Amino acid sequence: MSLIEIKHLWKTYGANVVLENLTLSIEAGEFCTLVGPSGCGKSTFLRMLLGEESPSKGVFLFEGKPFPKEPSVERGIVFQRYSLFSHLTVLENVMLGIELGESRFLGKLFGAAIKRAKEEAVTMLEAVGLGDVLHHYPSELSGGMQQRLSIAQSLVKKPKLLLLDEPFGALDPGIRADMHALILDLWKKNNLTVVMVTHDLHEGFYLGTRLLVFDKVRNDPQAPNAFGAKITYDIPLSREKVKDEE
Ligand SMILES: Nc1ncnc2c1ncn2[C@@H]1O[C@H](COP(=O)(O)OP(=O)(O)OP(=O)(O)O)[C@@H](O)[C@H]1O
Repeated sequence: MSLIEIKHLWKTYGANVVLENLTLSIEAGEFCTLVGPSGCGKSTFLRMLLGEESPSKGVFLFEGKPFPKEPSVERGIVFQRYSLFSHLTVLENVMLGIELGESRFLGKLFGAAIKRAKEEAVTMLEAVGLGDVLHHYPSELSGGMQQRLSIAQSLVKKPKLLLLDEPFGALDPGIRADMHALILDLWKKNNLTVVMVTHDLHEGFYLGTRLLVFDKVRNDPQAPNAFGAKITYDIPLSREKVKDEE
């Protein structure tokens, strides 16, 4: 069984057709990179995988069952802009992720659960290279460090599926290379399935085990919203080969 099974999926907003008749399956452990022109529906697709949006039509299955209609701990997301709490320390930001995941109603953990959450948060922060700044605030961190923190916040909930929406788009090229190494390492060590939107084709080829290209194949100048994007290329990649080239 595929982790994700999509058949004849459509997404429309009123008369605006965003995605048109997508059919694909994604196996556990894949690292899918997704590229396409601005406005073709890449973020909308990720938001559907997260559970923030539902498809207008079509089959949309996660582990063989209809996609949960709300975000859940099985699916984590990292955006280009950091979603951090400025009044909480690095450690507290990650612990809050655990608290909200485990204690949905109270949003608070007690006693032994706090101790365990703290240990898990520290381990995750060490894994992303932030073990030395546990008690710093986000404003004291560089952009790359803030993005490492966002990744830690998502991964500490142990999602099966990690969604990345241009996570490295705002970072300097040198920092991006470090982040590429980090995300590949985390992907392997945590047995993650990753779907990542990027505007950087080189990044898409370098990181992915599979590159998906979204594009509109039909265009009516009189009705620009009448047709949606489809998957125009679905390219299997050989990571080892691309890695050698970098
Ligand atoms: N909540 C919404 N309500 C109405 N229209 C929406 C909504 N969300 C997205 N859209 C429309 O869906 C289309 C696709 O938007 P989306 O952000 O998914 O594109 P994208 O490929 O991620 O673009 P970019 O690369 O610029 O980030 C756009 O026409 C947008 O206006």
